[in-house]
Amino acid sequence: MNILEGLNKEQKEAVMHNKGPLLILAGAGSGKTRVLTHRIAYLIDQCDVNPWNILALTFTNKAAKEMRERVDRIVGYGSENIWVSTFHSTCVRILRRYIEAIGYDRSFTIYDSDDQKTLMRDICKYLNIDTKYTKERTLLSVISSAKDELITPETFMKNAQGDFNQERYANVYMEYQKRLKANNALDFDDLIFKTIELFEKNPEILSNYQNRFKYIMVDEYQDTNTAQFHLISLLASTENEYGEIEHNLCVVGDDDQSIYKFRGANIHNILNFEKEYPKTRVIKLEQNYRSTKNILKAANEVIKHNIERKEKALWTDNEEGEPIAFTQFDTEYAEAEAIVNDIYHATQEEGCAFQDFAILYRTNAQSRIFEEKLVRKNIPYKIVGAVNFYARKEIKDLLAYLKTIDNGLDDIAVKRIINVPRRGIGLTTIDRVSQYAADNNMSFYNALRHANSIPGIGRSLAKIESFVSMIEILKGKISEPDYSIEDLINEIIEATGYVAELEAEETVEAESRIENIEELINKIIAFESAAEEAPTLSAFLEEVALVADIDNLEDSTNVVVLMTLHSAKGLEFPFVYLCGMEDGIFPSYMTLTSDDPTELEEERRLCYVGITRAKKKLSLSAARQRMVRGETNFNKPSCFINEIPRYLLKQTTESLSPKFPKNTSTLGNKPNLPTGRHLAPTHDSGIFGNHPFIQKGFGNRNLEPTMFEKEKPKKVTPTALKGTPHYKPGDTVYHSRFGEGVVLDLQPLSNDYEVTVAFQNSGTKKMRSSFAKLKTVTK
Ligand SMILES: Nc1ncnc2c1ncn2[C@@H]1O[C@H](COP(=O)(O)OP(=O)(O)OP(=O)(O)O)[C@@H](O)[C@H]1O
Ligand SMILES: [Mg+2]
Repeated sequence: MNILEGLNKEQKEAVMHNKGPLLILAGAGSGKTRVLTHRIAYLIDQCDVNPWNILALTFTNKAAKEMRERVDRIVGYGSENIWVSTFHSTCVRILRRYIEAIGYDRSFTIYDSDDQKTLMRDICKYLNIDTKYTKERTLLSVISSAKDELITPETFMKNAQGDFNQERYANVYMEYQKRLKANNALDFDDLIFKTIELFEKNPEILSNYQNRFKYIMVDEYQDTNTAQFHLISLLASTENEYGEIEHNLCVVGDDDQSIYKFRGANIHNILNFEKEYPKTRVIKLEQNYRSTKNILKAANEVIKHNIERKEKALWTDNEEGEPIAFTQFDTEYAEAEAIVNDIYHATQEEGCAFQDFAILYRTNAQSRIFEEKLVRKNIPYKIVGAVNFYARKEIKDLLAYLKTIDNGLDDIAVKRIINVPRRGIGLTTIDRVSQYAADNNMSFYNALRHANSIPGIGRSLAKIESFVSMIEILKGKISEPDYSIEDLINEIIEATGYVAELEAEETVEAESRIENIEELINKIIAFESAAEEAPTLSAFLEEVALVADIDNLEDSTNVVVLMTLHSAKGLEFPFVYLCGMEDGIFPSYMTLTSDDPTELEEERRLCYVGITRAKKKLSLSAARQRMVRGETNFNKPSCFINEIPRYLLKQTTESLSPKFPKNTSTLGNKPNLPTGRHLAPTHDSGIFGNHPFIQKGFGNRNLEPTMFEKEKPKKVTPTALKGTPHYKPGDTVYHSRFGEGVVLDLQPLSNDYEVTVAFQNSGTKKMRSSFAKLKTVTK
């Protein structure tokens, strides 16, 4: 195979560049990854480079695996000697060999986040830090950021002088490192940090690797952090046969796709590469091979709105392609239903493969509805970068509570939550209870109820009794006629402090777990309002089990892929659905209300990543009404939609109102409009904002209403109403998240009130009054 065949002029130049630093800075789909793999082949085949001397670094295991496959395909014999791996696994390999040089044993353990938390809990106890006020996770994230910036505990301490809080963090950091060392353990950040330490303290080991990795290549370079950059620059200083230092370092990236600032990625690594290596050869790739003209134009138009970027001129020779579909659905259920139907139709009737489709969203919690619809249609799917919704820890925990309250017969469920959140019931106690249950032929929960007869339970008895009494109280409540499953889940959350604990962590991961829990509450509300008869907890658990226990062919490759936009980086699919294109979802609510304009720029880069994953067809969608945190939100289409010129967009509409003709688009699909003419920037005046159509489906297929969407007249039983709200239409109220607003309407529900509030800065929202916790504002 001719390695240079099928490459354009610039790509060839990059592939043939075989000495000195090389920066390939190029937009999405321009062949950066392809150049990297071809360059590896070229070095081996044409420049007699030993495969052993090549290191190719990527970010995710999936990317490493894909690159490995591509390299194997073109290199063939000897390719197994090339190191293709992620930063972290590269470091593990190096440390397993040499870590003794910095005083650890080679059999070191790698701590995962649970181990870290356990360790931190002990440290807090030891240092008298009250974890009610300073959470373990907060401390861990301070340490993690310090490590990303290569700040040692000693330097941290020096910098902290005089600042009480910082000094406290420094002490914790010191103690944390001391204990990791004592346990012969490294955390994830240490893998890079300690490799650097190893190299800096042992020049001979470094030089060994410098001579080994004569050629280093880094994909997705825009997302490296300071520590990773330092590691690369240490390695990439090979001495050649004339005693000169060579930096055979080739990095490829796209500043427009930098999306990990929140994890310490340093965009300056790409922007300053030329300063660091003055002899850098810079090659720009401008031809996109991935997408149709329409998709690429949309991507270019959106990213143009960012100020902080290097201007690029990305073009494509590919066909014009279909217009980009934008559909605003009635609800998030209608959105998911239409997308899944679309995929079903295309795979059943048009001969497409499941793997041709990707569904992308902003947050992991959004996968839930898609999973349910896909399971129902028997479409195999896989979630990349996360586990299936019902397999997520927080969801399993809360479902285990529900199961325990429902009947307590599921021992696994009870054992799962007996000490979650921690209530000091240890493994020995659990073993004793299990033994007692076995001896007496009763369930584990029943044994807990008889804990006072179990020998050797000692101090745990009080803890067990308080757990049992909490469960019993909730059991009593759920059997009351007007107590809903929604009430129950909220009470579980309240009584256990489950969400409060996550909230206090203040980490991205905890935030995502909270979103998943909120999504579970949404599911419960949807279930209850769709139920024909009085919805029971058992029926709810039964319905969930149908989706939760599904074996969705994880191993197969021919599956529909679901993932967050972050996980989609570097990948491509013929058909991409970018859903939840709503202000408040994407861009996120936090971004919209942030004072920092760079946050919106980061979200826009994420949008650019999403759009540019599509090869043939991109379908954007939004729901005009979506349940978020148990509240019905009326979201406007995302501001990013407005940044796509309207002539590129098409929407098929099916009017529900007889006043309007069918199949007419309010967006207009007007090819004559001059390029670059945008929709009005403000949503209120924008055409998308308030048009009277409700679109259904990407085509004109009819949708069967599912159990979720069936409208059910709400029973109103005034006696069961929770405390009547202290506000009425016209009052000004305050909401902790949305700020000030005016009450527009107040309607009784079966056991609550629905309040509609027009918020000054967050639009109009319908909420359950018990959930909204509004305060009246006296003017
Ligand atoms: N010269 C070329 N001729 C034909 N196809 C090409 C060429 N260069 C790249 N491609 C194809 O274009 C697609 C995008 O390439 P690649 O994934 O390498 O782009 P990228 O720049 O790494 O994209 P991203 O920024 O999303 O990571 C791939 O399917 C690749 O095979
Ligand atoms: Mg790539």
